[in-house]
Amino acid sequence: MASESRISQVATTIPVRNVQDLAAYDAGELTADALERYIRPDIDKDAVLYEHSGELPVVDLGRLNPQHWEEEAAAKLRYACEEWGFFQVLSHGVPEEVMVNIKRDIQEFFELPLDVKNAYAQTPGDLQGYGQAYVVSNDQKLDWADMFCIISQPPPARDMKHWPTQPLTFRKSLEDYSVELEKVAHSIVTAIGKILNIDPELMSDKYAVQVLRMNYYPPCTSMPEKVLGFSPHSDASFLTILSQVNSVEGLQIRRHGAWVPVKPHPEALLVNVGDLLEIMTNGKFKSIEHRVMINARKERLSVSAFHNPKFDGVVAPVTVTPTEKLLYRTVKVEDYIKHHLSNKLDGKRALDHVKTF
Ligand SMILES: O=C(O)CCC(=O)C(=O)O
Ligand SMILES: [Fe+2]
Repeated sequence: MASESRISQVATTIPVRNVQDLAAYDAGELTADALERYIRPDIDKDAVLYEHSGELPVVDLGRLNPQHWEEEAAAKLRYACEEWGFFQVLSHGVPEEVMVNIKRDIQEFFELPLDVKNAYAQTPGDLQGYGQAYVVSNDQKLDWADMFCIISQPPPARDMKHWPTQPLTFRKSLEDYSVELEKVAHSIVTAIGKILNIDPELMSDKYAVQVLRMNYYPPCTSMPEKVLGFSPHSDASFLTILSQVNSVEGLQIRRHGAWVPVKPHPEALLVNVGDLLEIMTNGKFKSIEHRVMINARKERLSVSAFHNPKFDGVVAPVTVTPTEKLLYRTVKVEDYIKHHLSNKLDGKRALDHVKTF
């Protein structure tokens, strides 16, 4: 594929820079030269189906707890995971205050001077193998985005040593958000286990590690329609919970060969099936490709919470009928994540690699 060779070529030969800085520096006069490496010739290859945005399934988590289980809601969750791989979750139980605080602090963090943010950077691999802490641009270096990651595990393993201390309330808001999202992940994974009749023991270690990635997509004044905030990819995670930090949209998901823009309900969390959950469900639940478009005038901010098994764990496909054919090999989480990071963001290549056919 022409775009593939172009990506590896560009990625290895041009040094990375912080795009927030680039956008601010060149505001109003971003030349074609400055933008060259971000231009995506293939961006318009597939149609964008705005008319389908309203169909993104909505799952009411309040109707999927063991005390209050409604079959209708369970059927909706199953449909969302099988047919869309992406859905919105309402009644998720995260207090409004926790949402307000994390959004405010992420916004303030990205407003800090670049050298202050860089001081929180860690070398690749520090996040127990899960990726870099502060990435000036994402790993493929072609995306119009800056990212900052932290890793969080439930106590006593939680280690906040590398978490930023600016703004002053950031550690607290990150911890509160992390704890709340752990609970949401637990509820969703438990409901999925029940729906698929999978032994809860098998599910329980699949979301032991949480990686929070904060994404900042600066406005692109020149040729925004030719630049991507985030290349098409599926997440290597088990389950991802995504939240828009401000109201600027841009996320699009792959559906029937086209792109469907996501317009989240203001109170909803967005949830997507990750590659490892697709593997575990032997392909029944779909880890869907998605990408982010950027805006000419407004910055977009979002925060992704990747819920993953421990790095030294394995994920094996679970079959529910004796005749069901195994579609995936058992994967070592470490190998899978490393493989995903090395091929990064080029469609579903990592997942294709572990198929049995
Ligand atoms: O910003 C977004 O909406 C998407 C981010 C994303 O796909 C990711 O962090 O994996
Ligand atoms: Fe993603």
